[in-house]
Formats: sequence, structure tokens, C-alpha cells
Amino acid sequence: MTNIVELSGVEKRYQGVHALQPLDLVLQQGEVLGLFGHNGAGKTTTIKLILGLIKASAGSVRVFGQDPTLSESRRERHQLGFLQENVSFYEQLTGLEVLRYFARLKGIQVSECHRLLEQVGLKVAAGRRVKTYSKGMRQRLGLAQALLGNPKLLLLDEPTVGLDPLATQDFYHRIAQLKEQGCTVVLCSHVLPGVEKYIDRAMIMGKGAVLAQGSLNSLRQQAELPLTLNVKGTDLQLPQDLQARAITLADGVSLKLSLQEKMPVMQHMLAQAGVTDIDLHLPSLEDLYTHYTRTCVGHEMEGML
Ligand SMILES: Nc1ncnc2c1ncn2[C@@H]1O[C@H](COP(=O)(O)OP(=O)(O)OP(=O)(O)O)[C@@H](O)[C@H]1O
Repeated sequence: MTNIVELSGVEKRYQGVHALQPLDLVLQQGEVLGLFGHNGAGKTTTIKLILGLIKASAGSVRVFGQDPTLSESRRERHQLGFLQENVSFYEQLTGLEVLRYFARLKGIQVSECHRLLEQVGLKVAAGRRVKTYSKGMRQRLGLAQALLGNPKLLLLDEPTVGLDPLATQDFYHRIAQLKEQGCTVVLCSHVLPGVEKYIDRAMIMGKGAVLAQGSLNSLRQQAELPLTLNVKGTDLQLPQDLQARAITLADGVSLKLSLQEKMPVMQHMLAQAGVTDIDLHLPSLEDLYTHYTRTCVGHEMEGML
């Protein structure tokens, strides 16, 4: 099977700026990649290279098996959907007119526009000029534009910015549906909560380099971050070696455990009559992000998400 995206040893240099260090990335049909990193980490540069908007300074970029910068890749480009950061449209046109305009550019039937506007919750506002739209409504229109023509590869730069919590949920459900239909998605975001159950893999970037790449489980294993076990109850007896590490809560204790400690400690606690509840928290995507970006030496914007 042809890889949908294949970057091999790709670098990008601007005058005096090494925006992207050698990068390898393979994406297959139906994969959802979360692309994370601090401001200036190289996320947008990676997306622009995949779109064929800029040429790599070194290495090879293949999208649907073709070099995306070549004019012969026009047919392949029509299978791409792209939502850029800080999307802006012609203010005087209505939402429907904007979408029809992009549909014509893409050679897609304009009849699809009504369905897409309905899907993103803009049916009622379809006839209103974009200048009257709120930030979230503009973002929804941007999503509708990116979804035109059922793309096989969808590149989304900060797709949930400006969306309210319900619209964000709807958006992620839509991504899950597209994945089911075989669409490959690259989702670039600073908003980490909520995204983790919708991505197959995360790529964490820092200063133009890949700091970590893999499924969340593999990143957890590599990072060896502790798990958190919260135990509620009375007369709790902790294993001797954990007593110094335990944090006392109003209704129980909280313990930081290694993967190896997890099962023996859970069994020890579950055997006690005074235990009323136990919950286990794996390191979240935010924990992993913090871990990997902290190791990015000299990272002057540490902590900014
Ligand atoms: N046209 C350009 N000329 C010079 N430098 C550039 C250009 N475009 C990007 N860069 C530099 O390349 C680096 C990576 O930028 P990029 O836009 O890929 O970051 P990003 O991860 O998308 O950041 P953000 O989260 O802020 O959008 C930055 O140092 C940026 O200043």
C-alpha cells in the first residue's frame, strides 16, 4: 500500500533559521497524527511541506506517492483538505458564497455546500455575510471548507481555536468518522486536553526537531512517568516502602507509582476491608508534552502551550 505521506530526511532552512532538522514521518491511510510543539517548533513548516507550499532544503517529501510541489500533482492536491491557523475569508460574502467559491476552485459540486454548512452548525447563518460571524463561526466555516470534496488527507492547524466545548466535541467526533472512512488526518494543536483519545500517534516537536513520536502508550513507556493511584477509605495500610511517598488526602491517599509497582500495590490495597474506592490515572498527553519539551535544552518558551 502506498503511504499517504512520506517525509524522509526532510530539512527546511530559511536565511539563518534552521526551521526543520532532518525529519522522518510516514502516515498511512486512516491514521490520525497529533502534531504538538511550542511556538516556532516547526509544525506549520511541516504542514506547508506536505501541502507543497514550500520546498524542502534537503530530503524527500511524497504525498500520495508524488512530490507535492510539482504542477503534475494537481490531481493529488484535490484530495487534500487544509485548515490554516487564523483563517480569514472575504468578509462581504455570505458563508454559503464563500463555501461555493472554494467548491468551484476545487472542482466540487456546489450542492455539497449546504450539507457541510449543516454539519458544522452553520445552516441558519449560511445566508449571512461573514463579517457578521463570530470567531467560532468563522472557524466552523473554515472546517467546512477543509472538508469539501471528502479529502483523503486532512491537515488542520489549530482547528479548535475559537470553538466552544460542544463544537469542539462535535469536531473530534467528525474526525473519528473521517478516520473510519479512511481519511488520514494531521492535527496540529496547542490545545491538548480532549485530543488524546482521537489520535493514533503523537509527534512532539521542539526547536525544529522531533523530540518524541509514537502512540501515547509507547510514549508513556519511553518517558517512564509515574502513574497516580488514588485510594479512598479508612484505616489504609500502605506498603512500607511507599509510606514516605504517599500524599494524604481528606478521604484517602494519593500514590505515585512506577509501572512495575502498579499491580502489587493495587492488589495490596484492594485486599483491605477499609478501601471504598480506587482510581488510577495514566500520564496524560499534557504530562508527556511537558516531559519531552522540558528536555528540549535551551527552550526559551518552556511552559507556553
Ligand atoms: N518564511 C520564513 N522565513 C524565515 N523564518 C521562518 C519562515 N517561516 C517560518 N520561519 C521560522 O521557522 C521556525 C518554525 O516556524 P513554524 O511556523 O513552523 O512554527 P510552529 O511550530 O508552527 O509555531 P506556532 O505554534 O507559533 O505556529 C520559526 O523559528 C520561524 O520563525
